[in-house]
Amino acid sequence: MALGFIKKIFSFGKKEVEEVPADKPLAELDQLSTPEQLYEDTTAQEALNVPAETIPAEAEPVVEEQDAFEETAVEPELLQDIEPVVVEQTEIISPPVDEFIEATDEMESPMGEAAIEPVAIPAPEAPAPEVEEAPEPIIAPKPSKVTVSKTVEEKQVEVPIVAEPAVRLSWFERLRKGLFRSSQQLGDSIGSIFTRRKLDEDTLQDLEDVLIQADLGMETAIRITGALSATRYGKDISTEEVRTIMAAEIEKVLGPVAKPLELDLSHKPHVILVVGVNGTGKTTTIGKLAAKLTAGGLNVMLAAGDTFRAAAIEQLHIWGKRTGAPVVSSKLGADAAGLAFDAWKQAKEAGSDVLIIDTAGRLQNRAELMDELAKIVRVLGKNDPEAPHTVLQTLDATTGQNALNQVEIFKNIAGVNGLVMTKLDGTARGGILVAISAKHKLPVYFIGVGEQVEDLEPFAASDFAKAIAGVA
Ligand SMILES: Nc1nc2c(ncn2[C@@H]2O[C@H](COP(=O)(O)OP(=O)(O)OP(=O)(O)O)[C@@H](O)[C@H]2O)c(=O)[nH]1
Repeated sequence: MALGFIKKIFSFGKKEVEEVPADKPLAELDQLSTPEQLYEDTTAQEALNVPAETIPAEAEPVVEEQDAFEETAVEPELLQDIEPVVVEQTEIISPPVDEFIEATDEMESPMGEAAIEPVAIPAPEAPAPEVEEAPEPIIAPKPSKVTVSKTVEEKQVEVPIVAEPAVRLSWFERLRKGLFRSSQQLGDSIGSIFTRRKLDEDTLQDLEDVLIQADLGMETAIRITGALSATRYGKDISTEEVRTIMAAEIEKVLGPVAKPLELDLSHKPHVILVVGVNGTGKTTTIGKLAAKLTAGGLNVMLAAGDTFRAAAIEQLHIWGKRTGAPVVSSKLGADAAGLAFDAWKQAKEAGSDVLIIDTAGRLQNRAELMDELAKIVRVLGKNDPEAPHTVLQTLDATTGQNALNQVEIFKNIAGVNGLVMTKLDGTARGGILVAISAKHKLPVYFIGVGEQVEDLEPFAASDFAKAIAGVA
């Protein structure tokens, strides 16, 4: 209902956007999205067990003026001093993407890879970040709150977003397809337990083990075996019956966290800070989300707060062009908190409804990087005491159990108040979302089941529970 509401309210508030040839940005994005190219520097993810001390301390990009953003020191005069130097859009985009990737690969990153000084892109002297395309302010009256749940394919989009596949699957079909490996593995294991066996202590114990191995978590495993035991103990039971009860119990766990993202537009801009470990899908999710919001008629501004990687800045610019959202960015290595502060001012001046801020990926066990994230949150609060209003954490479903710990730490440091689980397509570990929901009880706003713009959907507990349990 809220989707239609957005559509109605904002259908006449759309801004004109520069037409972007569909093939070029897509080709560029595809290049950027190739893991071997783009995420070489983020393979540090796999090094979750690598002690921080093995990573050279000098790998940190140094911004001399950083201290100006400490808790009590953010005064307007000081901020003038630390405003990040602008990199014009053309200077970021004009070199071929390959060069960016090369530069990024060679550049010393906060994760400790081999490094060069971040001088590949010259910094012009302009004093403040600039917005590529200032949006026309929306003149229509707006509600103070909107609920974001519109699917991209439901509305008219003026900017070509993706080439339409030959056959369009429904959302549920895509979800089922995405979770096929998770549900198949679970189904096979359940099938092997319940072939010609009554429900007894042994089968219950075997089932509990299978559910835990499927990353569903101890709490949910006990819940499912308890429900089965309560009604079917000592009786023959089919795999289908087990799956049905499992789906029902999983839905009970997921129901309370499956909430739509609500934007409080009495804050202008409503600030969404996107955080998470490297490569979990922050930038991609921002692009997908921006597409939904702009399609709903909201004025969205993006901020390239991942100031460590040229490719990340470039990737956000491409999403900005595809979605018609202006992008605020600065030079490589600039202070991310300063960039966030300036982006808020730009969004305020432009009358943006929503400001979505990208951040550099960081491992949750890198204390100094987590401190930097806390600083971004603090600095945003200088502009608007309630900002950031939404702190979204992206979680990579393929990570498995480590995601539980990631949420714990990001929640404590950055005040995460909503989750997006990405890469549920093709993983056998989709069950982790159930364990996270049971433990952290944070709203899960969206799930990602692919790299395309339409592959982000509001999280629906029933659909997810059925898909993972393999129930039709
Ligand atoms: N299969 C699949 N791939 C995804 C999904 N979401 C993101 N990706 C891919 O995951 C990779 C990393 O995505 P990014 O959005 O760049 O991740 P990030 O968190 O911004 O990365 P860093 O800036 O390095 O921290 C890209 O290749 C994306 O296309 C998803 O839901 N499914």
